[in-house]
Amino acid sequence: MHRTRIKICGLTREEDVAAAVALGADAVGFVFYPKSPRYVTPQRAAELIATLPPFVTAVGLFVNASPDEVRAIVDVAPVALLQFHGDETAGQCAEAAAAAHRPYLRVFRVKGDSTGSELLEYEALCRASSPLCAGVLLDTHVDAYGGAGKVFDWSLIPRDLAPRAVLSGGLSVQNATGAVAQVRPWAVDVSSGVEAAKGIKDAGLIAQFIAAVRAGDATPGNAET
Ligand SMILES: O=C(O)c1ccccc1NCC(=O)[C@H](O)[C@H](O)COP(=O)(O)O
Repeated sequence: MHRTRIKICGLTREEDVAAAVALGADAVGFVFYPKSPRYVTPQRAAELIATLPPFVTAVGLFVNASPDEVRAIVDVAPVALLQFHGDETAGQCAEAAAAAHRPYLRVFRVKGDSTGSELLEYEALCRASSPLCAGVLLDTHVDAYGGAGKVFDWSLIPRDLAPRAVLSGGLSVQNATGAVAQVRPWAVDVSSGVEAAKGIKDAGLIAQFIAAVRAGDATPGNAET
């Protein structure tokens, strides 16, 4: 049975990192976009990353950062995976990832008129652009670039993309079971849905969210992948 991987994003405190790890998160995200209320400096992220045990992936989030900026941040905060959340082209993502010597996720911010074929083309271009491309994260298009707690129409996600994709955007304790059962993504990503306030995570909500994802994994139709 496929176990949906889980990323908890926008962490700023040791206690929240510890709770996410203890509750079984597979990855934790640190936002290097200064306009975000969840922004952490590279030095602060390094402190938080130092608390991680093996096999929990630290993800660094960037919005329209240059290759030199990404490299400089990763030199201080040793994230294992990059996530490009801005208006970066496929080539710019590839260049920044090469500068930092890290794999990356390219984010497709889904609009109301987005189509399944666009998602497939976007992923194909990312993978064609670099061997460092680890795939796409599907989020809802918002002016703030991310972290808005808004869902998009999951029905547009092509069935042959879902098993490689990270589903994000407005996931919560209330909708995670249904999202996993409907989409069967490789992984899910959440920020707002497990917060007491922006950047302040709620361990109880993290526990409930992970349980809801596991309930989705247990629903009929989750074949061995
Ligand atoms: O979290 C932010 O504040 C943020 C700001 C700017 C760009 C990306 C940001 N977060 C990226 C993430 O991966 C979030 O987890 C994702 O957008 C989902 O957020 P939410 O809908 O709040 O669960």
